Amino acid sequence: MKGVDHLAHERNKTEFDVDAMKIVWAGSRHAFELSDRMARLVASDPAFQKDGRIRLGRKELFKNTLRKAAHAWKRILELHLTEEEAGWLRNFVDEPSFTDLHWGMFVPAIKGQGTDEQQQKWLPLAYKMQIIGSYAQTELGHGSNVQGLETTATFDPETDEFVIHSPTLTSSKWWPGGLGKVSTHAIVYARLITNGQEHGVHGFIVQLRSLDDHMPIPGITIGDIGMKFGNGAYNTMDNGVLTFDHIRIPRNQMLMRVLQVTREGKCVKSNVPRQLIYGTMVFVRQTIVADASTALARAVCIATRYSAVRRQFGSQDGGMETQVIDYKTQQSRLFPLLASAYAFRFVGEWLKWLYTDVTQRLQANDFSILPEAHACTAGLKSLTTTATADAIEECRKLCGGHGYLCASGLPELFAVYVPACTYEGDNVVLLLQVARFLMKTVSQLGSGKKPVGTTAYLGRVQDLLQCCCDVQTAEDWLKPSVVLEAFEARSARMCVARAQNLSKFENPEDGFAELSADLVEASVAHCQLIVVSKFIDKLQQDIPGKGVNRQLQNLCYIYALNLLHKYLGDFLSTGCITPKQASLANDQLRSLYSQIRPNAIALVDAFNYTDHYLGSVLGRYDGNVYPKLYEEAWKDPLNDSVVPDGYHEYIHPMLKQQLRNARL
Ligand SMILES: CCCCCCCC/C=C\CCC/C=C/C(=O)SCCNC(=O)CCNC(=O)[C@H](O)C(C)(C)COP(=O)(O)OP(=O)(O)OC[C@H]1O[C@@H](n2cnc3c(N)ncnc32)[C@H](O)[C@@H]1OP(=O)(O)O
Ligand SMILES: Cc1cc2nc3c(=O)[nH]c(=O)nc-3n(C[C@H](O)[C@H](O)[C@H](O)COP(=O)(O)OP(=O)(O)OC[C@H]3O[C@@H](n4cnc5c(N)ncnc54)[C@H](O)[C@@H]3O)c2cc1C
Repeated sequence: MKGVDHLAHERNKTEFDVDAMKIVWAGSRHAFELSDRMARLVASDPAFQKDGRIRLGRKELFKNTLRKAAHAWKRILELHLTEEEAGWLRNFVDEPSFTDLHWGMFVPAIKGQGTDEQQQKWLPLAYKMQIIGSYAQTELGHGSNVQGLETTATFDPETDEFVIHSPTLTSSKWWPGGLGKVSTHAIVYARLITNGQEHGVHGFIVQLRSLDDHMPIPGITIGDIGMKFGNGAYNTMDNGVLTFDHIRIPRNQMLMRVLQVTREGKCVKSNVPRQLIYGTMVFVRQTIVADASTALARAVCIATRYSAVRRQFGSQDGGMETQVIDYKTQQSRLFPLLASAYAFRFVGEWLKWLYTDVTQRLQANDFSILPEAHACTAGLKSLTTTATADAIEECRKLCGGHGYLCASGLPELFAVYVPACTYEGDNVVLLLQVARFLMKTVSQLGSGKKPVGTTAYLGRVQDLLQCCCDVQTAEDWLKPSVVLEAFEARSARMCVARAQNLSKFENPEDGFAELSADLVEASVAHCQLIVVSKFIDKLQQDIPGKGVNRQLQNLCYIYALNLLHKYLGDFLSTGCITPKQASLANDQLRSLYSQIRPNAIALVDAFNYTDHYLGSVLGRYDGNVYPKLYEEAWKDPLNDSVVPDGYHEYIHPMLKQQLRNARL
């Protein structure tokens, strides 16, 4: 049987309406139609082809990215695409570039932290790409510790300007994307100094390069920080280094929604909390959660299709060997990742809703849910990116040797994805923020303050500390209330135990530092609970399409029960479940794998990825893996000649030498 036939046969086994699932995955019919149209537009345009990208040298690679970004912009204008359509188009071009920072951080920073006048001045320029912006926060010496940044912005009342300066080597801006070679402007984060007094870190709009000849403004030193992990991958991005030598900017280029500096250099606080200065990070972390499901789904799509095509062992009487997807070990590694892709999709959808809600409340001067929005975006960004990076690597292993070939698409996907665990906040640093939020919530329980939102369960802490899981059969694990209670009890018990340990320290900060590894575990438990509960919420919605809800239920329980299995130590040590109940959960998990098996290919088809976007010979829609892999190998430049360059210099003399030695 040819690869082509393998997948056709697989698709015939499907027990649900794939088109309906495509809409669930996309979020709505509108989102599906729009993303589908943009994916096809990009895939059919030769200017966006990705072949051979990993073989390009840095300069060629970078220029190629500039070409694609310019072509994308041209198409956006020609076709009068909406902002939403343009975002999808850039997404399917599938190449990190300066435009990510421009649209993803520079524009949102002005929107979130700029006054109305600042928005009116700068946004039209940015929307027309008459200026290109970056987000310059991190420095050589400090990234996580934002309040430790060293760049200064000193107000000069004589000229009504700020003087932006890099006082030390470690104050050099380091990492901002798009900065190295492209951006004309940046939001630069610096310590505000007026009348000799410091007022914390704030954002400033600074022009970096001439809009005529692209040369740096005198006093600015700027360049690329060098090659990063992997071929191709994130090297399409010009992450930059930037220093200022007393650069002057007008006073009205400080983003002043949180704090205004008057003509006299007086600081006037608005009613907006200081934390709004960190608002752009909250926005981007929320988009990163949605992106995690996309990246994870790509890897899972490749590994699932290839697992159905690939056969090893089990052949009897010269018959066909077993499809590797039928091995229980393969299923127990692959299907939880498939379930995670769906889980992250739905939690990402919910987080987007939460972010929109927070934004509306902020506009109405209601800042009450900002701490929760921060904790949720930080925690879920950390949880989903860590899981996705690990999952891409697991998918590579699931594809055996061929997964290691660049033609599988997985090495590049891993290299491009893995920095998500670091950018927008190192994942451990972010979990520590969640821990602070959780410990604060627990400490306020006694005062009668009722926790709301994602921590509402902590309001039932007394019940959760005592509850006993009443699972008696494997089927009992298919009750949403049972699963939810087990996850709530585990998280509540971990939080309370950490809070009790913290209270033994005289100085809470010392305690927090000493117990930080334990605290991070409590944050993970809390974030996993959020993902499970949002998946369960999704199942309660009226989801049309034959068999769709059933598949989603199976995926939801796979996600939850696999976590229960993986973190069994937590569940057992906190007494949430018994070893017998854990064993029943495992029995149920195996049964769920069998139920998902015939639908696996259709569940990844529902992601609706084009072959162009997947960029993988192993993950091709038609399953025609071997002939294409063979074809691909011959495209390698090493195969341009039969006898390699270097033969005459290095191989031939060696062989001759051996011959001479042999004769002696
Ligand atoms: C349309 C297209 C879309 C495309 C989207 C593309 C996206 C692009 C994707 C990828 C490109 C990669 C680009 C990468 C960019 C970057 O990496 S930018 C740099 C990001 N840097 C960080 O994330 C730094 C991490 N550090 C921090 O966030 C903070 O410094 C800190 C760790 C939170 C510590 O802050 P601080 O020193 O102030 O410490 P605390 O005392 O702990 O906090 C004080 C109080 O503030 C609250 N807080 C902290 N952060 C926030 C926040 N973000 N929002 C709201 N509130 C916050 C904290 O809870 C404390 O509150 P409390 O006093 O009540 O306890
Ligand atoms: C590809 C990429 C793109 C980026 N793009 C941008 C950009 O566009 N703009 C921008 O401004 N920045 C950007 N960054 C920088 C990024 O935001 C920072 O690297 C990130 O916030 C982590 O900070 P750091 O490098 O200072 O790590 P560090 O804080 O130095 O982390 C090093 C180690 O120390 C640990 N650690 C640090 N603090 C603590 C603590 N309090 N408790 C326990 N452990 C701790 C961390 O967990 C980590 O293991 C980018 C980075 C990358 C990799």
